[in-house]
Amino acid sequence: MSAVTIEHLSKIYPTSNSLLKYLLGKIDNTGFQALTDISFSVKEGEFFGLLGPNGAGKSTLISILAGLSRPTTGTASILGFDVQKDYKQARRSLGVVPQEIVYDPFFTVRETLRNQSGYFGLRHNDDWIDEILSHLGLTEKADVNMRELSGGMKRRVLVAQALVHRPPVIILDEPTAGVDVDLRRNLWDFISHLNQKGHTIILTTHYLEEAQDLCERLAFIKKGQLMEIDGTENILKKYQTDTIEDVFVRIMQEEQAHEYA
Ligand SMILES: Nc1ncnc2c1ncn2[C@@H]1O[C@H](COP(=O)(O)OP(=O)(O)OP(=O)(O)O)[C@@H](O)[C@H]1O
Repeated sequence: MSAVTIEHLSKIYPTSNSLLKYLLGKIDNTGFQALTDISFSVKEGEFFGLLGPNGAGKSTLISILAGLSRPTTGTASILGFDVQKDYKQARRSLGVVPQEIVYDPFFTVRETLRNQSGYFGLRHNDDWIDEILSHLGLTEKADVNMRELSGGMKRRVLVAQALVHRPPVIILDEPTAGVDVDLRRNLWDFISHLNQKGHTIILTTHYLEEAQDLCERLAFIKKGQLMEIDGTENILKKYQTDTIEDVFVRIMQEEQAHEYA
């Protein structure tokens, strides 16, 4: 079974019409097309990279997978669970590390992780919480209030939060943005360890070297369209280069999507 299946997914964000436009009868119904007919799947146990420039549609795709945004057309499923019809099972199968740092300033790190466990109906989860804290270098911060943490530390907590319910599929949306070298290493060691234990990892990052080193397969998205998808080694061969950065630059200059099917 595939870890993630995406079929003919499109997303059009409705244009926000001002009251003035409404009163003048000039309502814009066209909307903004953020994703266009995207189809691909990610195998169980894969380390998969989703690459694209700012505004390409990566976070939109992730928010659809997390059930936070509705696709305009098409379907998506996590381990066979439709992200809308089987929302609960799909969400339980998925851990998402969001790009934006959102947190509740009234809780400590441990309380934040306990709350997140409760959200999934898990109690007595402290052994696993301690293990995650240790892997992410957060043990000493366990009883510190969230608002007292640095930006990089808060990001570590976001990663921990995504893992509390031991999800088989983990999506990381730019987890290393603004994070020091130490944590980057820590984080990749931990994520690679989870991948070796069978977790499926989907990663978006603007650090293309990291994507090249870590991901077995890569998808490139540009302006909401899937431009290329293949094994990292195959892509390097196809483009006759040894860096994914080079491939990225060339794909982003292309007008048309490749025949990847
Ligand atoms: N809620 C929204 N309403 C309208 N347009 C949106 C909304 N969210 C995103 N967009 C637009 O959809 C497009 C895709 O955005 P998205 O955040 O998915 O890109 P991204 O690939 O994740 O970019 P980045 O690398 O900067 O995070 C952008 O043009 C963005 O402005």
